[in-house]
Amino acid sequence: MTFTLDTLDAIVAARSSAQADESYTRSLIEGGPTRCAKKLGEEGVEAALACAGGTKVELAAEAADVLYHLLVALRSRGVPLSDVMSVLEKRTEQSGLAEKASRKAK
Ligand SMILES: N=c1c2ncn([C@@H]3O[C@H](COP(=O)(O)OP(=O)(O)OP(=O)(O)O)[C@@H](O)[C@H]3O)c2ncn1[C@@H]1O[C@H](COP(=O)(O)O)[C@@H](O)[C@H]1O
Repeated sequence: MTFTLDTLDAIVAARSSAQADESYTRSLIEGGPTRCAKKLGEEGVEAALACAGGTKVELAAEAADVLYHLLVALRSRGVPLSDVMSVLEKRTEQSGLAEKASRKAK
């Protein structure tokens, strides 16, 4: 079976209702959106540093941390992954450059 973001999101959903002392995911969710946001920010910075100067292996590992912590952060605020995918799908209707230009014109 292919491992996808949906697969990881299902794991995060299941672990969100585990015991906090048995699950890192649950301990983050119990800490609330602020705790989740702090971890997401830390991992984002670590991924950016790996992109700028780390090895490809380090970048892949840091990117994995970002995706996991992003899914936990979304869950902490009750935002489904499908909402994020809908936003991305809508954006395929035009190029990123065209979207940027339309905002500057406003
Ligand atoms: N994919 C992940 C995943 N990616 C990263 N991490 C954790 O995210 C943390 C980030 O790294 P840090 O160096 O910041 O860790 P840290 O300093 O120990 O973290 P803090 O004490 O600051 O929270 C590490 O503890 C990683 O283990 C993850 N933890 C869990 N998962 C998935 O979630 C599943 C359920 O995990 P539990 O909820 O723990 O059962 C696992 O089987 C995995 O599939």
